[in-house]
Amino acid sequence: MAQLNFGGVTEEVATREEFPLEKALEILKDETIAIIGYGVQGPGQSLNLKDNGFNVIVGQRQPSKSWDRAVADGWVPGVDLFPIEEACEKATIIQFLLSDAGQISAWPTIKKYLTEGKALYFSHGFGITFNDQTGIIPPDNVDVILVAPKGSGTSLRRKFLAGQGLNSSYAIYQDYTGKAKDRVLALGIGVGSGYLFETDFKKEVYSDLTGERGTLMGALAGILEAQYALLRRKGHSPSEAFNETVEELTESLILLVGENGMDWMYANCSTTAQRGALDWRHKFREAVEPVFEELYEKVASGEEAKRSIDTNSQPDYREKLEQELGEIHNSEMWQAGAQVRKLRPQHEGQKV
Ligand SMILES: NC(=O)C1=CN([C@@H]2O[C@H](COP(=O)(O)OP(=O)(O)OC[C@H]3O[C@@H](n4cnc5c(N)ncnc54)[C@H](O)[C@@H]3O)[C@@H](O)[C@H]2O)C=CC1
Ligand SMILES: CC(=O)[C@](C)(O)C(=O)O
Ligand SMILES: [Mg+2]
Ligand SMILES: [Mg+2]
Repeated sequence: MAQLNFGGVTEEVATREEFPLEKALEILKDETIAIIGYGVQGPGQSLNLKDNGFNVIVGQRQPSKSWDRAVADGWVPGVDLFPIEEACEKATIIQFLLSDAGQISAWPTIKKYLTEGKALYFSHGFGITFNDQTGIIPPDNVDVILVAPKGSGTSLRRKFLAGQGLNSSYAIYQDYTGKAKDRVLALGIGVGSGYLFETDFKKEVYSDLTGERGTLMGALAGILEAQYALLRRKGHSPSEAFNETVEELTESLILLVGENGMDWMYANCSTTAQRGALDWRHKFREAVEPVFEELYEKVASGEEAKRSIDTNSQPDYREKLEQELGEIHNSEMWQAGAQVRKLRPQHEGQKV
């Protein structure tokens, strides 16, 4: 573990330098890792583990679209792709990567295969933290661990293929074997993490639900929609409203933030922009602070978990979500976006 300074606060983290892949492979050389669920994280984590040389199998419902996708990705039925129960039986480490709602109905099945010394791995603190709602209470004689990549499984895989990685948090809820820390860090490195920082199951789920409902997804969509609608109401064209709200952000400014921080992005904009943004950021922060407070409270009370479980446990949850995403997709703003994306200069070569 490395002691590193994060803005004046020292944290103990695992980096790829002092926890190299070879060490991870040695720790897990006698383990069979079963990835249960092949949705978004399942493909990313399982393919990265396989390419990194671990013993990994996939467990998935059959027949299903996800099963077909696993086959298309190179998993071979009867060799390294099995129905869920068979994969759980073969596994010494069960990576529970069904949707958080799906984990509830599959739990009685999974539980049967959690024999002494196995490890149960999550990528979210949801099931354990809200176990009054999920009923997920593991037996005492297994390790219960978590690696939560901070990004989509799609990006986890893409970054891996590009020789990069996403950072992940890790947590240990139960250390039965005395080897939980080695196991969790080795898995974290194996799935393609950048550096790994420690958390616990509750902190992971509170921060994760806040982040995705907040800045990363909910607030992001809301603030973009508000500015686009304002510009349209004031008579600006869709091109102008979309470029000034989204395209400039995703094609230019947010990339500069990612590269070298907020001040770097500001420094690469006009002094006119800097003056205005430095003033207005306070007003925006103050406006959203109460909303963030409300959000965190609803996460901590379990209300957000309840809403997610109630809706995502319905048989038609997928169709309903698709319908709501379709409304966004078909809105003027995002249709304008589709047109704008087609006109990006790098698309010119693809037209012929
Ligand atoms: N989507 C992402 O990139 C991230 C997800 N996570 C966490 O990783 C875990 C997996 O999430 P996703 O990959 O998004 O899951 P997902 O929503 O894509 O679902 C995974 C699989 O579960 C299957 N499934 C759903 N209900 C089922 C049931 N009752 N029985 C059997 N199979 C069922 C689905 O068909 C799908 O193949 C969750 O705990 C999630 O919070 C963490 C970080 C990012
Ligand atoms: C991608 C991720 O980490 C999220 C947004 O928290 C999620 O998909 O649940
Ligand atoms: Mg997350
Ligand atoms: Mg999440």
